[in-house]
Amino acid sequence: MALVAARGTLLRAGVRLGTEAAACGRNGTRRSASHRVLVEPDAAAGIATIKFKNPPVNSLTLEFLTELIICLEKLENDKTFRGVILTSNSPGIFSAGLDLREMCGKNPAHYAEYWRAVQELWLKLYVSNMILVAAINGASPAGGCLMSLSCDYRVLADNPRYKVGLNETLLGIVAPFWFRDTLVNTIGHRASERALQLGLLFPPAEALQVGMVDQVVPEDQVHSTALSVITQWLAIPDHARQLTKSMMRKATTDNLIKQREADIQNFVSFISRDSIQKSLQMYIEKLKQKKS
Ligand SMILES: CCCCCCCCC/C=C/C(=O)SCCNC(=O)CCNC(=O)[C@H](O)C(C)(C)COP(=O)(O)OP(=O)(O)OC[C@H]1O[C@@H](n2cnc3c(N)ncnc32)[C@H](O)[C@@H]1OP(=O)(O)O
Repeated sequence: MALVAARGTLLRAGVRLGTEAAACGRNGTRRSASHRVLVEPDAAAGIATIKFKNPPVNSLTLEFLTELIICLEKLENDKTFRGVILTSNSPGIFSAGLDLREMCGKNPAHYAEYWRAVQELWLKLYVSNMILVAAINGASPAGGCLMSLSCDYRVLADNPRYKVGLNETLLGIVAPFWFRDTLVNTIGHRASERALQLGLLFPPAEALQVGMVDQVVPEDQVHSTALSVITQWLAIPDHARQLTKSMMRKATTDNLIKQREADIQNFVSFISRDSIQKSLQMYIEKLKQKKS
């Protein structure tokens, strides 16, 4: 059902599914996905690397989200691949999170479609049967951080500019309960409470200390470290690891699944408020001014 909706979005966006499908093939060569998702499959190792390619900042536009969802679903259904590395094709920025323009000046139907896609990506990532490792090679605020928190392991490049965290309050918005739960499951309640209220963005050493990431390594070793982590995890029998992952995470996803429509309605009414629209516009303006 969700995949059908996602395909609908892609087709409306004029994306050719044939090209995208080829991108997720098991051929060992590098293929370019339809536009925004590059997949480098290593069928012999059973590992695929997904590279975000949605310039300038890999923000999660509806089209990018949709391509990611379809790509993950294809990999999930292709038993060749047991592990996936998520990384950015543009070192310096892993992902700027949700695309602010998708949440500004649009109509309720658009907000609802957008939020359903955000939910879908999280659900696909959080309870994936595959081993997911985030190779965080750039800044990763808010939704970008959520993607990495939804993986099984996080490796962050040691660069003080590469901050990670759920900074929603700094934008005058609120991280939804399932963002919160994902963070709590990773770093615990007290650290999450502080991080969420203050909208903290952690530089590498602090991110490691608080448990937002599992390892900090020199920038040129992020991918190789992610690969060696996946290789260790691949040594565990899949069925046992998958059932354990599901046991740890299912209650969290069930919580969203059972109130998915209400969560969409909450998002639409929250984001449509004049005060929230103003806050977001001011934030976008601030990003622009930073440049000049
Ligand atoms: C009850 C239920 C309640 C539900 C309540 C609702 C819950 C919503 C949850 C929200 C989750 C989110 O992810 S909200 C998104 C939070 N994201 C952020 O705060 C990141 C903001 N961005 C940054 O900090 C920086 O851009 C950063 C990523 C570090 C890169 O810095 P750089 O200096 O390299 O680049 P910049 O010059 O800043 O940016 C380049 C261009 O990209 C644009 N840009 C940057 N981030 C962007 C973004 N997220 N979306 C769109 N566009 C973005 C800039 O405006 C520039 O546009 P031009 O000037 O046109 O070139």
